[in-house]
Amino acid sequence: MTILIDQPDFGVEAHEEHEEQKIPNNENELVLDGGFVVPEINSFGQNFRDYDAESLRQQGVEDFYRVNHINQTFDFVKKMREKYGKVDKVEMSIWECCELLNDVVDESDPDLDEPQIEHLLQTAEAIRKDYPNEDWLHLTGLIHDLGKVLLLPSFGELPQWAVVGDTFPVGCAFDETIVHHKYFKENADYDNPAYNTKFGIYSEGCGLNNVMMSWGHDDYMYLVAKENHTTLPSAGLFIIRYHSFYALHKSGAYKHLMNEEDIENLKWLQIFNKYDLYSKSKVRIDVEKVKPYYLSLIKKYFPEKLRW
Ligand SMILES: O[C@H]1[C@H](O)[C@@H](O)[C@H](O)[C@@H](O)[C@H]1O
Ligand SMILES: [Fe+2]
Ligand SMILES: [Fe+2]
Repeated sequence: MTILIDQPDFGVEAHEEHEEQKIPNNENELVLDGGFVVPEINSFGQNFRDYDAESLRQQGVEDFYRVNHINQTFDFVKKMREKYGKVDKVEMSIWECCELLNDVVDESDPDLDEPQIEHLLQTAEAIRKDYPNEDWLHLTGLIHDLGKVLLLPSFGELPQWAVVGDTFPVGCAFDETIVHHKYFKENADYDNPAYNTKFGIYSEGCGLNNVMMSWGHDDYMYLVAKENHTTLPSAGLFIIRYHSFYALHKSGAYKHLMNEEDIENLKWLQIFNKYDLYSKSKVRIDVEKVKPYYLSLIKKYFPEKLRW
C-alpha cells in the first residue's frame, strides 16, 4: 500500500522544483523529494495524528484538547499577545533556547514523547537532506517549536493548553475540522454572536496577519523572531506562525481569510509540514555533530542575543 498524504486543493500549483515526488518503493513507503521516507506508523504503532486511536496517550491528549478548547477565547488571546509582545522576560541566544527545550515534553502530541530538542533536529535534518540549498528552511525547522519554552518558569510557566496543540482562529466560528471540536461548546465565545459566524470580526481575504490565532508556541516564536529583526524570509516566518494550524494547511478550512501572500507562503508550509510530522521517531541525532552547521545559520539570520 502506498501512503498518500492528503493535500487540500487550494487551486494553486506548487512550483515545479518543489513538487513532491511520490515514488513508492518496495516496502510500500512513500519517498518524498530528495529521498525522505514517510513512515507508515508512528513510534507507538499508530497512524500519525490519529486522535481517536486507542493508545496509552489517547486519553491524555483528549483531556488536553478539552481544556484547550474551553480556555482559548478571544479575550485570552488578546491579553497574551499584549503580555508576550513586549519580549521582556529573558535574554538569550537561539541555541541556548534549543538546549532549554531538553526539559520539555509536549502533552498534546500523540506521535512523540521524546524531549523536544530531538524533534527540532530531526525536522531540520530531514529537510536539509531533501532541500540542501534552502538554508532558511533548515533553520526554520530547527526553531519552529522553540516557543514551547513558555512552559518553563522564567517564561511564565504557562499551562500546556496555552502553549502546545493545534491552533485555530478566534473571533470567528470554530471550524468542525479542528481536532476534538465538540469541546468548543464550553468556550465562552461559542455562543457570542459577534464571534460565532463564518467571518466573525473578519472579512473576506483580510489576510492571516489580521486574524487572531489561539495563543501558543507558534505565535510566540513568530513575535520573538519579528521583534528581534530576523532576516528570515516571509515564508519562514509564516511557517513558524502557522505550522500548528492544521485546519488550514491540512483540511483547507479558513481559506476565505487568506490574502495573496498567504496563498504563496502556504505552499512552503505544506512542504514543511511533512518533515515536521513524519520525522518524529526514536532515531536520535548526534547533536554535537550538527551543531556547528546550525550555529552558522543562526548567525546568518539572527542577532547573537535575542529578547524573549
Ligand atoms: O501536538 C502537536 C505539537 O504541539 C506541535 O508542536 C504542534 O505544532 C502541533 O500542531 C500539535 O498538534
Ligand atoms: Fe509545533
Ligand atoms: Fe514540530
